[in-house]
Amino acid sequence: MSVTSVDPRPTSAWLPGDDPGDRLFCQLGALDLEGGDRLPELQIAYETWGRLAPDGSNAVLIEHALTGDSHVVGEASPGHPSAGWWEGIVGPGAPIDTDRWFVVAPNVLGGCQGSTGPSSPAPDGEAWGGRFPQITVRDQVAAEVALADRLGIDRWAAVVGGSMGGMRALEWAVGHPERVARAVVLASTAYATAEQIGWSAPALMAIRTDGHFAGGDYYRQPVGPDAGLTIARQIAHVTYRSELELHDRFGRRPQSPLTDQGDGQFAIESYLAHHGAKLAGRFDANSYVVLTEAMNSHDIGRGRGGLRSALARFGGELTVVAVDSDRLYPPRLSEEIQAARPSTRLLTVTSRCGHDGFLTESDQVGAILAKALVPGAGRDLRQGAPGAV
Ligand SMILES: CC(=O)SCCNC(=O)CCNC(=O)[C@H](O)C(C)(C)COP(=O)(O)OP(=O)(O)OC[C@H]1O[C@@H](n2cnc3c(N)ncnc32)[C@H](O)[C@@H]1OP(=O)(O)O
Ligand SMILES: N[C@@H](CCO)C(=O)O
Repeated sequence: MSVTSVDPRPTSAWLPGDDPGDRLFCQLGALDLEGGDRLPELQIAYETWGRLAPDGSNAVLIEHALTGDSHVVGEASPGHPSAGWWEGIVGPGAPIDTDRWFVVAPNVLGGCQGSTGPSSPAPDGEAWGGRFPQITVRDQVAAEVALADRLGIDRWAAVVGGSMGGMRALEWAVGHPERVARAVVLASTAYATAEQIGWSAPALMAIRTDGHFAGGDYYRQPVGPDAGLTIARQIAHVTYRSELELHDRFGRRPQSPLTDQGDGQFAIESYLAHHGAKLAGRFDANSYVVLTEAMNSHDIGRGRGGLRSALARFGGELTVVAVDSDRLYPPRLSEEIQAARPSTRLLTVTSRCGHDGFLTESDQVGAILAKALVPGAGRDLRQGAPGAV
């Protein structure tokens, strides 16, 4: 897929809450990166819902996962080929009630849905492509700090995110504790594990060895590394679901009858082919690489004296939410955060869907978020406590 960068609206056109539910673009100047490089011009795309209170006290930041975007909820449209990825979670009367909260959802730095990433123009006017610098989760949060500054939001009432979004939510809490009242981290981790990095290795290899990858400089070619991205997504998608779910749903069932030539396809193969092709049709392979490597860089304890000391920097309310069947970000990683910071609330979502449970179990997730956003509601949120979710 060739990805074209969207022309920003005039920066004078944006105002917090001015265009609810529609994508806005903010030019934020240069960004110095953790690795020593500099992005000369940072653009962040974002959407908002609700109204910012005059004292700025009701702002909630929602952080999307690897292939998500700013479109948390809402219809599909030319700017958003898919409906929102967290339908039912944000809106008037919804768990994150926009009659009360002002919600901001940026597209992550390095992404391909409006924020600066490899498909954006470099200073020479050509897409960054393979020249795009390596970025970290801390860089992604630094970009969002610049956005918050521009929006006039000194402190988030809550920062909420799942998976890669949970990494950013935790990084916000630890890296900018004075600017976060509470954080909700779903299906995530304080650091990328060996297995997470391990699963990403063949996925990245599949993209980089695709003959159309061209070192990342494929935007002028008629065909990009779609095959590599398709394989990468297929590998990843298995890790996003549980072994039992895949067994129950697909078992050994053929998608189509086997012929004498034995060229039939298992249903699970067809399912993965579908998800792989669908991602290749909507996502940029370079962004997939850059974001995966950013996730691999994630370690909130790096340079901060380790996990316990990093978490001690955050004085706000921290809720971590594990999905019981998540094999990619298993519950032990949420438990580790809670053990290192005992005032952390640890909750569990029950799902057969594995890691994707933070997306599919919207009733449970919504109930958790509705309560987690109430100031001081922590006591009621303890697992098993009266009124707990
Ligand atoms: C914050 C973020 O993470 S944003 C990104 C989230 N969105 C995505 O990741 C998009 C990709 N989609 C997904 O990962 C998942 O669909 C989720 C998590 C969004 C939802 O999960 P579920 O509702 O359980 O969907 P499921 O995994 O069953 O997939 C359904 C799709 O598989 C297709 N499918 C199911 N069985 C088969 C099969 N045997 N052969 C081919 N296709 C199949 C369905 O037709 C359906 O297609 P569609 O999505 O194009 O309509
Ligand atoms: N389905 C999620 C999985 C990663 O959390 C995504 O594509 O972003």
